[in-house]
Amino acid sequence: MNSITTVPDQDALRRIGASVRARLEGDPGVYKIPSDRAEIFAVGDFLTPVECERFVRIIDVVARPSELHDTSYASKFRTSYSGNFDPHDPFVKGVSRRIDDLLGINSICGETIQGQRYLPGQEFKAHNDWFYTDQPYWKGEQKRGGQRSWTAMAFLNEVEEGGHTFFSEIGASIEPKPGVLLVWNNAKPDGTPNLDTLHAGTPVIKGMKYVLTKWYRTRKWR
Ligand SMILES: O=C(O)CCC(=O)C(=O)O
Ligand SMILES: [Fe+2]
Repeated sequence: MNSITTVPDQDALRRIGASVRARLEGDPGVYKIPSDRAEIFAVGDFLTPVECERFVRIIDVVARPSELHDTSYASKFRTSYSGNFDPHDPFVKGVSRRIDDLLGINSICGETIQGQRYLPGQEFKAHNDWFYTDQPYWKGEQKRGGQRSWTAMAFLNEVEEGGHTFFSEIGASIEPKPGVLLVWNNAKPDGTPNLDTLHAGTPVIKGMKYVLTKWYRTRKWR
């Protein structure tokens, strides 16, 4: 007898992967990080210095100790402070739409943008952004838009030391540069989860680090 393994949302992930890839590869302002194991792209000056500063101020207002699905702040896995931006704020809305437009993903699939602040010693340990579909939380996430396809993350300030975004399987350690937007496909071209997108926010050694993150789902996020 054949055993059939099904990967949730695989067809949608394959389709979104292909359309976003084509769009980014055709955009002269987008740089592809050399790797044949993951699709990671960078855009310099995606945000202006004034926009970065404005987001930093918003983060200082909304940031609370970061929680993850199955791990509390006290577990020390994600020790940054984070918070959601107001999706109705015209400034937030404008930048959010620019990210949607860069990727060519329908804005209904985008989660609310989240801001994050790391103080010295704070970090986000190695993780993947997709949902583990064998975990109890998946049932809920499946109804809230399904699997995560692409991640967009912008650096908002200069960090004196540390605080890189480190893709350990690719061997890429990306130094925070204000205004730079990183985007990556959490799936492989065939729509299965890409384990090689494992990444960490390495501990900040000196200074502070501010970022914003927008995750996209395969369907309408709610
Ligand atoms: O802060 C970083 O460099 C990584 C953040 C991250 O991985 C995330 O927000 O999913
Ligand atoms: Fe992440």
